[in-house]
Order: sequence, then C-alpha cells, then structure tokens
Amino acid sequence: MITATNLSKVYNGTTVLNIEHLDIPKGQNFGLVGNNGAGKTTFFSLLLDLIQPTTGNIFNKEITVSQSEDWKPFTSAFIDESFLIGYLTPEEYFYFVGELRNRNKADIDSFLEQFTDLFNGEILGRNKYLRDLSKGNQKKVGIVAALIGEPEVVILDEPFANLDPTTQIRLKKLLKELSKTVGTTVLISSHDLIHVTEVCERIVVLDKGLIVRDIETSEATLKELEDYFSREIAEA
Ligand SMILES: Nc1ncnc2c1ncn2[C@@H]1O[C@H](COP(=O)(O)OP(=O)(O)OP(=O)(O)O)[C@@H](O)[C@H]1O
Repeated sequence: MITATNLSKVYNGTTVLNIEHLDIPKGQNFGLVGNNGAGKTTFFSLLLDLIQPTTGNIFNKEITVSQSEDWKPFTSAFIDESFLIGYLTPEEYFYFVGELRNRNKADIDSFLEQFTDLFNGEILGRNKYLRDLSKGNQKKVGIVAALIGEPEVVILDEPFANLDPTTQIRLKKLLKELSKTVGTTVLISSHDLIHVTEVCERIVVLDKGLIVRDIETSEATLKELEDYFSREIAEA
C-alpha cells in the first residue's frame, strides 16, 4: 500500500531521515517508534506531502505523493492541532471534513453516534470552539475527523498523548478494529511502547532517521523494545 524508496530528508546539511526501502502492506497496523528527533513526524509529513523529499519517493497505492494528488481521497491523518480549525465548533468541523469526503450532515450525525462514549459528553452539543477545548479533547476531534469517509489509509502522530487512560483504552480497541475488520492501513507513531505493541502488528524503530529495527509484534516485542531503548543508559 505504501512504499518508500531511497527516501531522505536533509535540513541544512543534516540528514534527518534516510530510508532505503520500506513497504507497508494494505491493512497493516504499523507503528513507528523512536526517540525525540528520530524522524517519525518527518516520515509522516513526507507521506502527506507536507514537505518535499530531498531524495527518493514515497508511494501511496502506487501514486507518487509528491507528484499527484490522487492519494488524497483515500488517505487521512491527524498530525497535530494545525489540522483543526480553531474558530469552528466540533460539529462544524466534522461537517466540514464530511463535505470534503462527500458525506452529508445526516451521514456525519450517524457516523458520530459510535463515538458517544469516547466523547464523554464533552465534545458535541457544547457550543465550544475547537480552540477552547482541552488538548485531549482537541485530539479526540482530530482523530475522529480523520476517520470520516472510510479512508483506506489513516496516519496518526502520537495518538495516545494527552488522552486520559479510559480514552487510551477505547482508542486502542478502535485502532485494532479498523485494520482487522475494515482493512484500513493504520500508521501510528508513539512514545508509549506498551500501547504501540498492543495496537500494532509491526513496529519499526527509527534512530537518527535510520530504520534500526523492523519487528513483527509478538509477546517478546515489548521487552525487545525496552531493552533497545535502555541500552544507552546501560552503556553509560
Ligand atoms: N523545518 C526544519 N528545519 C530544520 N530541522 C528540522 C525541521 N523539521 C524537523 N527538523 C529536524 O528533523 C529531525 C527529525 O524531527 P521529527 O520531528 O521528524 O522527529 P520525531 O521523531 O517526530 O520527534 P519527536 O518524538 O520529538 O516528535 C529533528 O532533528 C528536527 O529538529
């Protein structure tokens, strides 16, 4: 579904991402982990054509994302709050995204019913602008909006950050079901090794822009990741 070849991004002479080859098959629940500055957001930004690669290409369903917009109808993402529109209420924002995805208000209203528990009475019908919601509630809106219109590819940067424990548990279930029952290709990044190993069937570790681990998730994965990330502490 998604392929990166010879993909690199260089800022001021520093290579922040360098991926020789990466294939993410359709329907995979794919997790990206790595310390601060490892290149996770850079990879997602390239995939969404928010930045241009220095070298190489990234293909979404064989479409070169930097050269064609044909991937947009089946791809959605929530990277950060800049994806939201602060002066809209959540309802207005969901309807707006719905229009982009050819869904009318009635479609959106019925789509939103499944998120009543997740919203916990704090999102809909409150007449609050998105800019006035808490960080966690903004994130809920962004993630749910990214699911409007049954996208084939969903990209979420740090989806668990700022969410309360109950919402994290609900979100994990939701993300697992997305790939299992609907066949959505789900890409997430996370600093939470427990969440990412629970949700993702494959985990790639980035270190200074390089892929240093590519793991099919198993019972041993959490320990393997914890060992990997504690190695520097152990060496010191
Ligand atoms: N516009 C830019 N100009 C210069 N350097 C940049 C720019 N954008 C990102 N970088 C650098 O690229 C590197 C990778 O950043 P990126 O945001 O992809 O990391 P990340 O893995 O998402 O980190 P975090 O876990 O902190 O979110 C960092 O060193 C960052 O400073």
